[in-house]
Amino acid sequence: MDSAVQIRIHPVVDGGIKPASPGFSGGTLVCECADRPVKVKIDGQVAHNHACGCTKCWKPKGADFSVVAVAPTDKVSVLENGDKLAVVDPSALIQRHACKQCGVHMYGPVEREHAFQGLSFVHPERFQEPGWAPPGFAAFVSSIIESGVDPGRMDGVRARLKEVGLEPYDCLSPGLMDYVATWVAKKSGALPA
Ligand SMILES: N[C@@H](CCC(=O)N[C@@H](CSCO)C(=O)NCC(=O)O)C(=O)O
Ligand SMILES: [Zn+2]
Ligand SMILES: [Zn+2]
Repeated sequence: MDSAVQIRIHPVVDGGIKPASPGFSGGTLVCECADRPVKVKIDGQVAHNHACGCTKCWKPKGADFSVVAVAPTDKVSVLENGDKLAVVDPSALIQRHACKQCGVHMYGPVEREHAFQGLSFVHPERFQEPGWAPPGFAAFVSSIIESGVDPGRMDGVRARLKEVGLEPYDCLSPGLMDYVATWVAKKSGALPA
């Protein structure tokens, strides 16, 4: 491969990761529709933003990864055209509400009992306002193969992720995986509540 041809991750990564603005206090997510776009308000900064290689998260055209973060569900409110939203997979942990017209996932609350209950997954690139927290790691990197990426490209993808400062994991980050495991252990009694 021509060394000048960069491996594409996601537009907000490939174009250079912009730092968060200290004063960012939230904003409005907008779908891709020109007519009656869905608008969702997020109060406050997003957390745990990451590139996700899983097959479930929404990716912009041509991207092998999504960029997805969380916000408390009580800080999420649908402002306009919520009638265009439908849950992609009602059986999934993340109840991804997507626009039926353009397909953009606007918010995905975790409602059932789980370490992430009360959080909603959102795609910050859809904010109309700059300043949201950039991705800090790459999750489910091996899962891009499930979407059809040639396994032979994986060394290059992981090298590119490290090059842009996104440590590649094949699940969530160690901190988040420990958080989930701690929640499970406390629920099972393996750890004191
Ligand atoms: N290999 C599978 C992995 C899917 C998966 O487990 N995705 C994670 C991360 S999504 C945001 O980081 C997850 O939490 N899934 C729960 C859900 O999607 O409801 C695949 O690629 O499909
Ligand atoms: Zn739309
Ligand atoms: Zn995902």
